[in-house]
Amino acid sequence: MSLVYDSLARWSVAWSPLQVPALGLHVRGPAMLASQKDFNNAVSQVKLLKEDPGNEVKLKLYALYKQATEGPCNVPKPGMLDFINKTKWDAWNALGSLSKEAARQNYVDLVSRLSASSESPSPEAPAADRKQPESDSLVVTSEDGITTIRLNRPAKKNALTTQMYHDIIAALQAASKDESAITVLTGSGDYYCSGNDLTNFTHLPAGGLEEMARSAAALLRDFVNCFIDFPKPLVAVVNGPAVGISVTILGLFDVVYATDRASFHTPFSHLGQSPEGCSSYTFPKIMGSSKAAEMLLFGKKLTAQEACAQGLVTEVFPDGTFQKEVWARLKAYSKLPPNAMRISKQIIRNREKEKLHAVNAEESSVLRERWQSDECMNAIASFLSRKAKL
Ligand SMILES: CCCC/C=C/CC(=O)SCCNC(=O)CCNC(=O)[C@H](O)C(C)(C)COP(=O)(O)OP(=O)(O)OC[C@H]1O[C@@H](n2cnc3c(N)ncnc32)[C@H](O)[C@@H]1OP(=O)(O)O
Repeated sequence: MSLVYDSLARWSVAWSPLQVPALGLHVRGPAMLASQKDFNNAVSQVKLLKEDPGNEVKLKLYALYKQATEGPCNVPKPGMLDFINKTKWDAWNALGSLSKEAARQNYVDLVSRLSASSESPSPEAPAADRKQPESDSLVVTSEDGITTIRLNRPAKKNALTTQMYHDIIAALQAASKDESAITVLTGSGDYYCSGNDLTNFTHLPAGGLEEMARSAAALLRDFVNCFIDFPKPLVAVVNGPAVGISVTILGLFDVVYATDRASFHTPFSHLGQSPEGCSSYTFPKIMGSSKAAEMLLFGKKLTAQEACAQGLVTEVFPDGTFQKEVWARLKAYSKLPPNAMRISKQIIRNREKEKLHAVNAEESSVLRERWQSDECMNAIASFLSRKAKL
């Protein structure tokens, strides 16, 4: 095995994806997908990375580059003993029929995440030194091998402000590098989370509605990408009702524990919006297409027991003993060997990642349009004028 890894390291210097000549590409696809210019910039940016991203990531960059420039792999498979070329071929071939546009987008996303993490000042932020969120609406703690990210806006049912999305992204990035074994997302007070703060839509920038929708879609994509890529066991401790995006991203968690007081509600049609958090892909996979449609098209609210029966929730606990039982269990799990848990998660999740990134890009692109629609504007205006509640 080490022969393959050593050879790959040398291969990446000797024949990096960057040295494959760029082909003139025809740019098409929805506005949200990366343009040829974005792709070329990302290709140049890779050369400026301060840290070696490692063989696994280099292989992924190679595969995405080939898919983006040449399309699906249709060259003959190298022989068994040609380790290096066979490994490269396998990586490219694993992308299947992913479109050139989606591969280009995934390449751009990956490079942007690599650039961001190579710029982060401290690779291992212990809990005490962790950069704290910008506002009190998010509280991040690390104890007993568990990093807990707590939504802390109980008076507003933990609705997510724009600042909170940014703070959660930063908290997940820090948690992915800290010493904890498990990361938990939970809420303060009687709600888990009432979804996107609808007043986010009232802060119109100078560019108006169009600019607001563009930047919200970019933020949504970055936010969901962090959940797709999170490398350690990620657990949702659902302490009360959950709405909107706090429900849809549950499909990206490894385990979901819920109090029997919780409910799960995705009222997208009521709001003139459409699904996000990769739920258009994960929900049908988890619960079957017709149950998913009832939730995502008709906004059917599930009880905790129903969500558990449909596979969205792992286990439901009586509210009176919820916190005690769940935390005792998580403390025991956090003592398991962390590397084994990471590697097992990788095996379970990795083959889905490219697909999830493509779904996330598409959902964000569709929502960008929805947020500018009359249906959506009217629904939000109605909530803000207190005419409508879920
Ligand atoms: C950039 C990424 C964008 C990602 C997009 C995601 C899409 C979604 O998440 S869609 C889901 C959006 N959420 C909602 O539609 C929920 C709206 N809230 C309600 O319907 C109700 O507040 C409730 C059913 C959640 C709770 O009702 P309840 O009677 O128990 O409490 P309230 O008095 O209504 O709420 C207390 C307080 O909190 C404010 N609030 C609650 N949720 C939100 C919210 N999502 N956005 C803004 N504000 C919210 C509510 O207005 C009250 O505030 P005041 O005390 O100041 O009146």
